[in-house]
Amino acid sequence: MALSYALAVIATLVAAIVLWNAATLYENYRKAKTTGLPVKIVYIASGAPLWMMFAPLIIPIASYLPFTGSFVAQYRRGWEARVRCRPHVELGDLFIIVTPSGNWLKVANTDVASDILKRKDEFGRDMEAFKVLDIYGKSLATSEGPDWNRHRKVAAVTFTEKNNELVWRESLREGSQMLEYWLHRSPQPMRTLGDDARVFTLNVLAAALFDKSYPFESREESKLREKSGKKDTAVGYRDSLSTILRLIIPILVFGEKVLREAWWLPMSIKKAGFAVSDFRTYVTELINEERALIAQGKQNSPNLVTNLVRACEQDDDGSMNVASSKPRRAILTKDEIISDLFVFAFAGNDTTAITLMHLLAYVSAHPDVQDWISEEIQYHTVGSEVLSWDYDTCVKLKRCWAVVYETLRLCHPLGQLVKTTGNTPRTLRHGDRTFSVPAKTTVEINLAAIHTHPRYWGTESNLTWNPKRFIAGSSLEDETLHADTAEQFFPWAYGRLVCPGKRFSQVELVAVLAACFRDHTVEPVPEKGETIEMARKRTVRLAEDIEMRLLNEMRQPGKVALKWRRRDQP
Ligand code: HEM
Repeated sequence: MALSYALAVIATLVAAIVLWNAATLYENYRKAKTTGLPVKIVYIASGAPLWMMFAPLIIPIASYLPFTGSFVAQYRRGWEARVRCRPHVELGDLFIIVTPSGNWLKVANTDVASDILKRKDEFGRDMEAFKVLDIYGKSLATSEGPDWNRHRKVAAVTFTEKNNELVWRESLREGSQMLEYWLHRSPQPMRTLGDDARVFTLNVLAAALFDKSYPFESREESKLREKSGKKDTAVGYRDSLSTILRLIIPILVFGEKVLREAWWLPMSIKKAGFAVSDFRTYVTELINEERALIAQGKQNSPNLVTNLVRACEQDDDGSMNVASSKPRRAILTKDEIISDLFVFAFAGNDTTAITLMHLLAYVSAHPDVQDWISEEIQYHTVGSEVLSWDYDTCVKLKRCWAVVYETLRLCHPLGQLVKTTGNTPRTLRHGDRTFSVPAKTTVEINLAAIHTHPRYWGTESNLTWNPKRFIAGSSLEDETLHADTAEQFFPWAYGRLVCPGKRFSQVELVAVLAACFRDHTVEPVPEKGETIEMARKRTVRLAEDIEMRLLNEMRQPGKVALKWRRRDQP
């Protein structure tokens, strides 16, 4: 009796959910049709919380079942990034994805994209989606209007060329140590691309934030060190940051206080709460230290924390506001500074780590490109020690920049620039048509599609990784690099919303390429029965197989197996 009652309740609940979804799907379909744009129905929204939680379980199981190919292709999160321009070639520059939880306008037209980006107040950020970043309160990424202007003004003077110089030095050092690990300490072949890329970017980021150096240590090596009880207090800053970035979802769900106090949570989750307060304590100490130095008219070495504090204390004429008679200018509060520093770390770490994974996988499968960049690096560094290369070398390595651009063209960690119409319908013009986009429509500028669309990139090689397309000229002497921003190519966005860490990430990625490829070369390791050519093709497929977690990333970096050697050794 009790069982049949329970079954009836479950059946009623399921029926209610199905009916509710059918009703909202129909309503959203009706709204989408008013635009006159092509419509594509998707029964589960990629960003629906339940789907985000269960897709990683359901999709792998489904992929082993018969007749599920199109379901898996359509519902694996991040499918838009994986199929790149294809749906737009089929349906047009603009189309609407209709789901039970909302409508998504997909844009793969450069004029419409530019119009949307210019009308920042009409096509704003979806603040609900960014709430996850408010761990320390409002920040650059989660504020709007005058508040956003305040944060942005400070960010503009925080990411200085001096700081990029620090990023260059640190990336060369860290890159050399990572290479040393791959050559001598890692198990062979090396299969830890995903973990190693994240350790690399986290160490560089921590160095840029706090001006502290962290020797490259693989995840395995860190675990062994922790087990042996060798505590290193200097890694506290970096590790608290690492824990927060890894456990961002539990932090969002439970909040810092619950995480720290709940007896019922496992320690592996609870530690996120302690990491949040540790990071706050570290950064507060650094802020206080810097403020004390400013008051004494002294200067610490520049890093993102000191730059931010100074930017807040600086008057418009550039002088430091140290006179006690003047009111303190402090255009950001201490909490806002902490929050911005956290957001820099959040926005800067995985984006760069993911790009590095794709980049190394692609380069490993293209020995011709390795020779091409090695020739350039050797030309500009003529036998000198990697760590002695000055910052001016960075801009000379145009081929390495081209490798970074081409990788982002095909594999972008964001994939889309996401905006919303908010509570008001907005008009858009496409060609000679003007139409109204309903209120509460998510508008996605589809970078993955614009960066590969045959109209902008031709039909021959639009989907082929070829960094040489970004270089003009025929010899090292006269080569020029195309711009990092063009109508059909804007991986760091542009205009008022351009990524403040653009130069930071460019310098970091060029440095690691240069440190690894001047004297060394890498090759995918063939599986049983494979030729080297087959292994290269498989590695490219792995590089291009994207899945969305928080960002779009390589789905199976652990399947990339690489072997490094010195160029002068067989
Ligand atoms: C390959 C690496 C990177 C890529 C492809 C990238 C790309 C982007 C893009 C496209 C945006 C605009 C997003 C939008 O408008 O919706 C953005 C914003 C942002 N990026 Fe980056 N980024 C990278 C690295 C970094 C780094 C290293 C940092 C900092 C250390 C950083 C900090 C930020 C911040 C704080 C924002 C938000 C800016 C604002 O709200 O005004 N990014 N990034």
